[in-house]
Amino acid sequence: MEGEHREPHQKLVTGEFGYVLEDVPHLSDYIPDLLTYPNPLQDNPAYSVVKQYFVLTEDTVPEKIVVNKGSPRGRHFRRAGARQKVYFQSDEVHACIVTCGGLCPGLNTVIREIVCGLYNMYGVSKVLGIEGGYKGFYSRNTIKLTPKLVNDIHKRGGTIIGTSRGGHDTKKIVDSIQDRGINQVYIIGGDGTQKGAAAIYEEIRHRGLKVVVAGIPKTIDNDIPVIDKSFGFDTAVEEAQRAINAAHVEAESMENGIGVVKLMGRYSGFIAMHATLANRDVDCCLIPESPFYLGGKGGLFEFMESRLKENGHMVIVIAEGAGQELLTEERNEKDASGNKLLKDVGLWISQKIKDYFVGRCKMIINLKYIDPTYMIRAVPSNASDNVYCTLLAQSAVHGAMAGYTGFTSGLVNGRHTHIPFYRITESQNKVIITDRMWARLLSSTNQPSFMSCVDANEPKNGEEPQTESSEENSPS
Ligand SMILES: Nc1ncnc2c1ncn2[C@@H]1O[C@H](COP(=O)(O)OP(=O)(O)OP(=O)(O)O)[C@@H](O)[C@H]1O
Ligand SMILES: O=P(O)(O)OC[C@H]1O[C@](O)(CO)[C@@H](O)[C@@H]1O
Ligand SMILES: [Mg+2]
Repeated sequence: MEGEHREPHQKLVTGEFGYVLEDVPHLSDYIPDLLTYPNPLQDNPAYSVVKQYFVLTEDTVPEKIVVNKGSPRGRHFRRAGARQKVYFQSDEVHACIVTCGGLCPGLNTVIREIVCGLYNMYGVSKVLGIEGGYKGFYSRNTIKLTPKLVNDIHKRGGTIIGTSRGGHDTKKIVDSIQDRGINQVYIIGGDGTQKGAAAIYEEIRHRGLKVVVAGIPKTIDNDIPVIDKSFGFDTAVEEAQRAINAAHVEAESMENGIGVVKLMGRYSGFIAMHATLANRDVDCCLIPESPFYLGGKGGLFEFMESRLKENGHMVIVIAEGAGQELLTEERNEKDASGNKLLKDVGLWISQKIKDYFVGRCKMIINLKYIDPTYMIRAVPSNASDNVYCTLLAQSAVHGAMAGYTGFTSGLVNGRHTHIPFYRITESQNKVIITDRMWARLLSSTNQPSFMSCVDANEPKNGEEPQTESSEENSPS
């Protein structure tokens, strides 16, 4: 990742009773005397009949909606939506779209709806697809995107313009944007991508260019903070049901059948948690946020023994990032973006279960391990994700046409908003294991919470816990 580091430009507006607006930048913040134009939507027969179609400039959305009598009004984000005035004429716009990071259901829908939104709502006819992620700006071709070309792409998984990890070079990317005469950049991707988008925005601002940078958050892991949930997440949870159901069918058909399903979730176990809660055939769900141990009192094996005795079969769902600290095998490799490559916890836990029950307890077990991770990621988005993607894309287009820049479009408390990049990139959304949702999961599976003090002394391979406790090392 090349390029000079720049501090983000923060725009905080305060009001009465503790009101704070975390505003997003606008082209007029650094380019004086920009011309404005009436929004072409006011003559669009579909929209002109809506009583109050345009969003008021003052409209904002609270970050927290559960308040009590004495609460201050708190943080707010700018409401997304079409504005009365726009900062681009239709024939002046030259937009581009890039997708970066891993795949996620709905990428094609977002691409489709940016293209169709620009063409059909704003009369724009120059939209380029940058091939193969960030590095495509300076090393690959572009594709001219038209409503005809993107017409049915939402029915397909993946991204028609390709994606990649690594290769972010801020200066080269902005040079390419400048050379091509691009003035609206739509960037779809996860936390890494949004950090890259923030760097591109800062460089564009530094050069004083009339170019907006709009992000659309993408993460199948649902690990982006602030927003209600990420697109594709519902689809992933739904698709995971097929794997869990298969694991359950296999498990209940055999003597001491055990189905193990690995789902995605590097640092956040949302897919595993929601897929488990939705399914109800899962006996144990293991996620990165909740450390677990195998042997000893309160451990996984003890629980498995009792479940097998009770039901004759069981299903375990494990998120890919769970229990990484227990695996002895060293893997210090990183992907092209610098993300740590994880060890295969699904294979590891399957082997440990076999070693314990067959090797040590001399029990007959029938374990089936299912790894549907990439199958879940590669499917097209479901109906509700398609609608969500459409609104996210349209919000980004309205924001860009209105001259806002350096923002990510996101759903906050059910309302579409523009969020400054730094809020999206400064932290990660994680399952809070002391929160109600995880409690609901624990009560639905009746699995151990693994909060006992024994786990504090768990040795690396997780099998032979010591008896004395040590609060200092407690993982909880
Ligand atoms: N700190 C950063 N600054 C600039 N660019 C970055 C930064 N981190 C990542 N990138 C770039 O963003 C792109 C995507 O990053 P990454 O592979 O981490 O995926 P992601 O957007 O986080 O999505 P996923 O949820 O799939 O991990 C890559 O091209 C990478 O080079
Ligand atoms: O193998 P890849 O494509 O690098 O992606 C794997 C990672 O991407 C994610 O799906 C996030 O996009 C993680 O859940 C997973 O660890
Ligand atoms: Mg990431």
